[in-house]
Order: sequence, then structure tokens, then C-alpha cells
Amino acid sequence: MVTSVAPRVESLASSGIQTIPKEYIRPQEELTNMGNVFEEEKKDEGSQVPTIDLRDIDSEDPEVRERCREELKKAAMDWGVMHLVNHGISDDLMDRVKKAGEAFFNLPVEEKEKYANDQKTGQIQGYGSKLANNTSGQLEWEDYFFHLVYPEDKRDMSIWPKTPADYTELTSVYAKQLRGLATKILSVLSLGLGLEEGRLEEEVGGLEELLLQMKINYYPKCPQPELALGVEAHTDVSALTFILHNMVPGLQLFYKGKWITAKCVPNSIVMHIGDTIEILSNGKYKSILHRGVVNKEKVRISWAVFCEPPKEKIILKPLPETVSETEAAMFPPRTFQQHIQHKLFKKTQDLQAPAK
Ligand SMILES: O=C(O)CCC(=O)C(=O)O
Ligand SMILES: [Fe+2]
Repeated sequence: MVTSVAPRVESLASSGIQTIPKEYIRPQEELTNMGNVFEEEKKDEGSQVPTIDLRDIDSEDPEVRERCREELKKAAMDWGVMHLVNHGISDDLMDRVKKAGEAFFNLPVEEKEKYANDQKTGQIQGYGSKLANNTSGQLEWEDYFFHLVYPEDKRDMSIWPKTPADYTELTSVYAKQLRGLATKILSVLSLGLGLEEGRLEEEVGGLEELLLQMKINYYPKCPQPELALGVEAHTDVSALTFILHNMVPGLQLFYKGKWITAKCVPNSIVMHIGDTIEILSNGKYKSILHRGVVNKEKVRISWAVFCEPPKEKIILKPLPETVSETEAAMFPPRTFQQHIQHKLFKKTQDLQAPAK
């Protein structure tokens, strides 16, 4: 028998409630610049988020190639997030990956429960919803499906959705293509720091050990979107994160002291620089604070793929080449676990003494 390990937001949303349970109501200080996300998306400021055209990333013309790479590097240094276009992954494949994920989420909740994860026993892969943690007791307005998608020999196929039938094949092909894109991006970021082309890739585990983990975020319609968050404000701990979405706005970025709603750019992949690259580059590349907001009218779905180094092996610290007499190390050496603890600690402190 399968028992639910957490309340499913989808079930809550479809029960017809007009007000959301208190666990989903975020503290006031988290609810700045919320507004209606469809109105927010129309604002001009969203167009400041860089769109990087990768068509010329390997151009034979050195000047054209350098221009393209320079733009990517600048966006990574200034924003740490961007819309990638002409990234080499076909529109058709992206559409089919999204259709397959949607088909899974369109299954009845009871069907999806067969894939439920069990956070208490450490089975983190599968269908899930956030469990309240002790510090805040806060919940997020989303359900998700989380699983390791690359390298292939590290996957646990027993947890992969069997419905729809093409889910496995499409998601595998997509993951493999993203892996190639990650190498390309990492090489440009390495060169941008004056390092050897393969250096960052090697630091984050190379072909054997860099893990690609997919999290499909499913944000049901919310009767009180101005009080809830789909995903609370955070930076990704990954090296890089690649995100697809169903063209419903909801991603907000904290840039220069203000929340900006990202526009939906057709056929693009949103890419975040994560904490890992921020730290290795001694803060030259940025890991931007972001969150997911929800709305009353449309279900939002996003497919985030986190490219992560093997957490138990890596010590996060700036590469020696990025530190000099004039540029001190901005981050002390930390294990991944210590880094996550430090983030939690900082967050608790910030909540106790909110920034003015
Ligand atoms: O839904 C989104 O666009 C962002 C999701 C996100 O930030 C995450 O899963 O880490
Ligand atoms: Fe994120």
C-alpha cells in the first residue's frame, strides 16, 4: 500500500479552497514586489535579463566567436542568469520533453503516489512536496518530481515515470544534450577567467562525476498567490542550472535590490550560474537570488536540471588563480554540507534581522 508522505499541493488546490492553509502563507518580509505575475511580466525591466545567442560560440571567425563568448561571460559576471537561444537543442526535443513531463503530472494523484519519495529515509528521488522544516514550518506551493538523469550508469530507472511511455527516452536524450552544452559553457567560463579551457569542468567532476539532477516543478493554481511562494528565495548550489518552462511567467530574480520578473522567451533555456561556480571563480561569476511565484489562472511547470559536482568529494573554495594580493578570497573553504549549513544559518539570521 502506498501512503502519502506529504500533503500534495495539487490536491489542496483542486479541493476548491478560497484561502490557503497558514503553512503556505509566507512572512511579510518575503512578500515584497509580489503583484500579479502576468502584469509584472509585461514590465520593461524583465527585458534587462540578458538573452545570449550561442549560434557563434564556435564560429571559425575568431572575432565573431570572441564576441559571442564575451557576451556570455559578461552576463555570467553581471546577472548570473540568462536566456540561452540557439543553444543547439532542438525545439522539437524540448517540446516533447515538456509534453512527457506534463503527461506524467496529468496522471491522477494516486498514480503519481506510486512514485512518492520518502524524505525521512533519504529516498529523495521521486514525486514529492516540501516537508516543513523545523526552523520555519513553511511550505511551498508546488509538487515536484526529482531524479538523477545523467550519467546514465548512476540512474535509478526503477523510479523513472513509466507513463507516458516515451518519458525515459526523451528525458535521456535531453539530459545527454544538456551535458554537452554544460561542457561548452564551462569551457567559455574557464577561458573567461584566464584558465585552461577544461579547468572548471574538471573541478566540478568531469564527465564521470558531474551529476545532472532534474526537478520538474509543478505549481498548481493558487487562490491567494500574493501570499504564497512556489519556490522560496534561494540561490542554486549547483555549478550550472538549465531550466525549461511551460511559458507561464513565475521566475523572479533579485537584481540590484529589486525583484524582476523574467519574461518567457520562446525556445530558450534559462541558465543560472550556481554557487559552485560563484565560489570557484571567487565571486567573479554570480549566483543570483531567485524565487518562483504562483498565480490564480494557470498551472506553471518548470524543468530545472542542476549540474552538480559530487557533493561528498568537493571542497568549495576559490581557485588559486582567481585570488591575488589585490583580490582576497571571498569564501573560506567549505565542504558542500558546510556550505549548505552556512546558507541556512545566514537565512535564519537575515529573518531575525531583516535588511532595512
Ligand atoms: O520554476 C522556476 O523557474 C525556478 C525553479 C527553481 O529555482 C529551482 O527549482 O531551483
Ligand atoms: Fe533555483
